[in-house]
Amino acid sequence: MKKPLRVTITGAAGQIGYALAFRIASGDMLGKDQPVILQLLEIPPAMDALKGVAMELDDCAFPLLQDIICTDDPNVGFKDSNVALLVGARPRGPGMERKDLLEANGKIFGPQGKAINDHASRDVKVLVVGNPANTNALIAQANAPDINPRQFTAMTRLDHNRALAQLAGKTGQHHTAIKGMIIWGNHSATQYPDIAHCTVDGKGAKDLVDEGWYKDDFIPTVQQRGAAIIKARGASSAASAASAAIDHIRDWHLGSNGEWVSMAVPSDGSYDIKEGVIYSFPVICKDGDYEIVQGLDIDDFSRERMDLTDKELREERDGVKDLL
Ligand SMILES: NC(=O)C1=CN([C@@H]2O[C@H](COP(=O)(O)OP(=O)(O)OC[C@H]3O[C@@H](n4cnc5c(N)ncnc54)[C@H](O)[C@@H]3O)[C@@H](O)[C@H]2O)C=CC1
Ligand SMILES: O=C([O-])CC(=O)C(=O)O
Repeated sequence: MKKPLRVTITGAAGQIGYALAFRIASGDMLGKDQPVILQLLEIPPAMDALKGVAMELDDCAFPLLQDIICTDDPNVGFKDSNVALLVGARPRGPGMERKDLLEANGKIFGPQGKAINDHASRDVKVLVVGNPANTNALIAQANAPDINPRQFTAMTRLDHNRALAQLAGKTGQHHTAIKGMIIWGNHSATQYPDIAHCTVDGKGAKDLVDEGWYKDDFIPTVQQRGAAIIKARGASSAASAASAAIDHIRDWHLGSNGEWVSMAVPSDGSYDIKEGVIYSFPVICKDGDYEIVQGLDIDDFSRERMDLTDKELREERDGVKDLL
């Protein structure tokens, strides 16, 4: 049997945490042959609810689940962690933008970054889900100087999957027929869902849809999908967010089989996005690592949108200077 991997979930008693823990324990994220230990981190007022989650996990009798650790101490929660899912944070309500959460949530990610630095496995893969995800990831990264900065990522896979669903619906094809989808930039309303390099069943996506639909329907629908879910459900996306987090880590850990997926990762100058922000790029995952897809042609329409979302990320960064 493989050695168990330790997976930390923060905010594990919250709605995304509740949707995540069971799927991870059943092997959906790290593989059906990979034992796991769940390290569930919450804040003191949620510890009773967390106990209930652990009781239900016990009651599932998952063959791969080796142990469950429930704690409100980040130093315990991140101890030897191989995968850290930073979900615990306040969600937005109607009428809010995700960056409105920066003040309330930003303070969570500095101490958690430090606890990761001090206690996690040196190869820990960190995914920040709590909003505003990209800038929270930057805060965690800045507080973990001993961990390779590339190991801090934020989630735009939900946006990527939403974009696949919209294009599949429009073209009448299954979403598995779509290749080369890209989300650029911030997990916010400035994100740029780009179909310029996309194919649907081998045909160029741009030739299959009219430009008006692409610019006036597709792009805003994907950008505003989180708000639309909040309006419909009265609460933000949870099961779909958990599913996207599982996709993100599964591909990073096990590989994306040559497919492009979107991950918000530290910018390295690719596509003229200067270092210093956590920006969503198309990546290919292989051997437990990711590489930004290089050499794509960027037209003026794309350039403008890629720069706009970059500008927003740098403004968010300036707003949290004291936490970096
Ligand atoms: N990146 C993305 O695509 C998405 C991000 N989100 C974000 O994920 C976050 C969580 O959403 P939900 O699960 O719906 O919220 P929720 O309110 O149901 O759960 C959040 C949980 O985090 C816990 N928590 C708060 N501070 C904590 C801390 N310092 N340490 C550990 N746990 C802590 C709370 O006690 C609560 O149980 C929100 O910020 C939301 O906006 C949601 C959907 C998609
Ligand atoms: O919209 C929100 O606040 C939650 C979220 O990030 C999403 O669903 O994309």
